[in-house]
Amino acid sequence: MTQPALSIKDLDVTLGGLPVVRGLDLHARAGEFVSILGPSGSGKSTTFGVLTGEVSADRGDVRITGDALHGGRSRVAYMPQRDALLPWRTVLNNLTLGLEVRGTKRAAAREKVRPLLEPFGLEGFENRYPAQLSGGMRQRAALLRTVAQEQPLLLLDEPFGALDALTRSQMQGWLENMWEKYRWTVVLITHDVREALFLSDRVYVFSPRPARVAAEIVVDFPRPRTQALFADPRFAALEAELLQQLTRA
Ligand SMILES: Nc1ncnc2c1ncn2[C@@H]1O[C@H](COP(=O)(O)OP(=O)(O)OP(=O)(O)O)[C@@H](O)[C@H]1O
Repeated sequence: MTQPALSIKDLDVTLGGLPVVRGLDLHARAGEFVSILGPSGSGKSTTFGVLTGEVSADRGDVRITGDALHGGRSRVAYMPQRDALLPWRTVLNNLTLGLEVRGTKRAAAREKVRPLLEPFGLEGFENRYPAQLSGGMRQRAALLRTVAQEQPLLLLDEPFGALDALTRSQMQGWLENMWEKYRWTVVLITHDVREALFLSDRVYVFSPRPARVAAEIVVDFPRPRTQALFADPRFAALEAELLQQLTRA
């Protein structure tokens, strides 16, 4: 049987004496799009911190494609909530950064990211600086840098949280298309119930701190998904159910 891309079992994390995660179990299968919804401060980013190695767990079994997380090179590619691009580096030099940090020479890293410029809508913008890009383009650049690392697991922490409503909705449609094309294994943190339902195969609802899974919802709308899905009564029903789970949590 194939190993899940991510498996977390019975995870506990304490920060500054505060129980932040308790008995958390979750998984993502290879090629699956999974979202985490939860109240603010519930421990979502802390859970990502364990996966990136920034946060130490008290206990728990965490595996990426079957291998325990310990030391060595990280096997997750992480897109943080904010400040993802370095303002003093050109777009191209930002895009190669993730690979460079992992030890790839800049020239080789450039060869890796170039084919992604067109699908990510960044062709012709390589020599600009982040401040010269629109908000949506900056987020696409941050995502390109993340996926270019070709790791078995992509962690996206509220990638569209700071965007205006129209750009956000365009980016959700674009990401759905890109996921269809590349089938990355994604775990997405979001506060947006509709975003989670539109993009995901499954949604986990976290309890308030300390985080554990309060509900798990399978989202089996056919793909490709378009904005028309928002008008589907089954979408509205699932949205209502998720909101109820969140309120109950
Ligand atoms: N280093 C720390 N020491 C003590 N407490 C911390 C530390 N880091 C985070 N916390 C607390 O842990 C809790 C969980 O934080 P976390 O950032 O994981 O929540 P979150 O669910 O990602 O929140 P948000 O949705 O607002 O981003 C918060 O209450 C936070 O104050």
